[in-house]
Amino acid sequence: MPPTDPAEDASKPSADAGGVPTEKGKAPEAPLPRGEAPGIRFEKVVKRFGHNVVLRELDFSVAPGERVTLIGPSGSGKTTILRLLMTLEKLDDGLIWIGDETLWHMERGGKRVPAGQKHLHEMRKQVGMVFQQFNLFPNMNVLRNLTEGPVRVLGLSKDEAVERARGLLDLVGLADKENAHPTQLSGGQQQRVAIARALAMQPRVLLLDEVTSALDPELVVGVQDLLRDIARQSDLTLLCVTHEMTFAKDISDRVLMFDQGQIVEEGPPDRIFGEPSEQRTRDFLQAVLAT
Ligand SMILES: Nc1ncnc2c1ncn2[C@@H]1O[C@H](COP(=O)(O)OP(=O)(O)OP(=O)(O)O)[C@@H](O)[C@H]1O
Repeated sequence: MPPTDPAEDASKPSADAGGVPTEKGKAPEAPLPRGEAPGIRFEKVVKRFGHNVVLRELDFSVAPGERVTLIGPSGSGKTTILRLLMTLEKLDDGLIWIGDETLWHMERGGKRVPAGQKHLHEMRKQVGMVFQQFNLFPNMNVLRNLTEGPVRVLGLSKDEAVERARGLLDLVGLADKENAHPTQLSGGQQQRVAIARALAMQPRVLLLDEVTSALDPELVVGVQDLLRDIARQSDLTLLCVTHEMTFAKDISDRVLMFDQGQIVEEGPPDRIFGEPSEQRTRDFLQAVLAT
């Protein structure tokens, strides 16, 4: 049985999330990533797995700093959208824009050609993702889980990475767990570490893939509250996939109802959940509420 911790209920980021004064009087780097966030645009994106066409010339966009949630039936391709943005899957056709650059393609001699590793790497640095199954490095302690990426990928010094990691562990209510290994933590604590790890890379786009689906019910609200507060306090562009409609309502500026590879309808959460105009949305919401 994983240990329980008061931090499970301490869902709010600490009051000094914006920066605690150091001994030298210098405010450390604010834990939440700051700076201009790019928008996202899918332009006629096609993704197939064999004969299974998962995305069919999909068009949609997320404005800079906007918080958008994708809802829709299981197997409709929501996770695939996030995985394409994370470069974990390759697209078959179309373009994916992050800001004013295409993710999977680059300009060469006035032509658009498939992206090389360097371009993918640079684009990928802007995007962070929190997964359903946490995906922490099991053989590293919590602090190292947070410092590994910033040191290896971003080139931070160890001291800088540790300072950033500690600020983020404080933010997610796990300041006292930096030496613990993931297996010594509850699911809720592991997901908090995963959130902090994603933020440690200072992404400008944050992807959330059913982040509370693997948690025991009593841990869900704490993690959702934490994410809602992070979303409100940061200026990240957020794309979230969830089956939790209350969370979707809470965290989003806009909700996209997605089915069979296409957007069925979209709008502010109050309208999509209160007065959906499409029958497929009504059926989906009814089915979700019945479970
Ligand atoms: N690596 C893969 N190889 C083959 N098929 C895949 C792969 N990944 C996803 N698929 C298929 O693509 C479709 C879309 O899957 P995806 O996980 O994106 O759906 P989803 O809407 O996120 O579903 P859920 O809500 O259940 O997570 C499904 O039919 C799935 O079986």
